[in-house]
Order: sequence, then structure tokens, then C-alpha cells
Amino acid sequence: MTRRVIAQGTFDILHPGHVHYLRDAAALGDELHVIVARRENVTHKRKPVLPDRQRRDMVDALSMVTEAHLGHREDIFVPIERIRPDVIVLGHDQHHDADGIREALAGRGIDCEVTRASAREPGYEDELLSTGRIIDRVLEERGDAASEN
Ligand SMILES: Cc1cc2nc3c(=O)[nH]c(=O)nc-3n(C[C@H](O)[C@H](O)[C@H](O)COP(=O)(O)O)c2cc1C
Ligand SMILES: Nc1ncnc2c1ncn2[C@@H]1O[C@H](COP(=O)(O)OP(=O)(O)OP(=O)(O)O)[C@@H](O)[C@H]1O
Repeated sequence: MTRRVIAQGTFDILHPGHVHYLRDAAALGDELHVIVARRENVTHKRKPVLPDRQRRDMVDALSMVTEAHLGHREDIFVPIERIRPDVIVLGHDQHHDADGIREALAGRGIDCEVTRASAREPGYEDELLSTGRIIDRVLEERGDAASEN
């Protein structure tokens, strides 16, 4: 039987932390399906810089990913009902409550484990493992580019 795994997130400007999370998730099964959050549903932090389809296409191009899907606009359980995963992997720092998700899955009759991935620590000095920190670095390094050129 094919064991299907779901990972999810915003994935705005890919970095090695994303690769670590998706490798961790892929190792738990045979197929890795990734749900990419819709811009309108990213409400807990700054909105992504890149368009929905571009974020989906970049994740889809990664070798450990079977398929990347744009998330549903209103109901996050719709893609899960379609993909029918055996396990959902939350990111190490995601605000979602694993028990709450387990209850919602049970309520919809979806039999699926919920687990959490490990964190990647920087592998060398200066490795940037956060989209927010990459954007801060761009602003520090290039924020005054218009006045220089
Ligand atoms: C199990 C699960 C399914 C999700 N499905 C969707 C979805 O269908 N559509 C969507 O816009 N966001 C969905 N999300 C929300 C985002 O993927 C994500 O939680 C959040 O917006 C961004 O997380 P990040 O801060 O780790 O990038 C889902 C989250 C979870 C935990
Ligand atoms: N350093 C890391 N180690 C392991 N997983 C990570 C790391 N950075 C991000 N992830 C995971 O990748 C997924 C998507 O993350 P997200 O798109 O929020 O990126 P981010 O870089 O953490 O964003 P931001 O810096 O804007 O908060 C989440 O599940 C998150 O836990």
C-alpha cells in the first residue's frame, strides 16, 4: 500500500529549512503531497511576497515532492479529503495544535496520524533559515539600491 504524507506551509522564498522539513516529511512515506497556503489565508504573519502559483511551482520542482497543491480558500480539510493521507506532518514551529487537527480529522472520518518535523539549525555561520530573515537581509543589503544606481 502506498503511504501518503502531507506537509504544508507558505514557502515564500525557499531556503534550507524548507528542504529539511520536506525531507523529514518525505521520509515518513512513499508519496509527499505539499499544500501551499493561499495568500489570503496567511494571517498570522506578513503576507508572502511571491504569488500563490509561483510558490506552488517551486515546491513542486523539488525532488522529494510528489505533488504540490494550492490550498483551499475556505476549508483546509478539503485537500486532505481528496489526497487521503496516512500522515500529516506539522512544521517544528507551526502554530497549529496537533490535538485540534486530530479531532477535526476524526470528526470528518479521516483516519490519519498527525506528527511534527524536527528543526534544522544553521549548518554554518550566516546560513539563513527563515524567509523573514532573508527579506530583512535583502532590505539591509539592497534597501538603498535605488539611491546608489
Ligand atoms: C493540515 C493543514 C492543512 C492546511 N490546508 C490549507 C489549505 O487548504 N489552504 C490554505 O490556504 N492553507 C492551508 N493550511 C494553512 C497553511 O498551510 C499554514 O498553516 C499557514 O498559513 C502558514 O504556515 P507557515 O507559517 O508555516 O508558513 C493548512 C494547514 C494545516 C496544518
Ligand atoms: N529552519 C527550519 N527547520 C525546519 N523546518 C523549517 C525551518 N524553517 C521553516 N521550516 C518549516 O517550513 C514550513 C514552511 O515554513 P514557512 O513558509 O513559514 O517559512 P519560514 O521561513 O519559517 O517563514 P517566516 O520566516 O516568514 O516565519 C513550516 O512547516 C516550517 O516549520
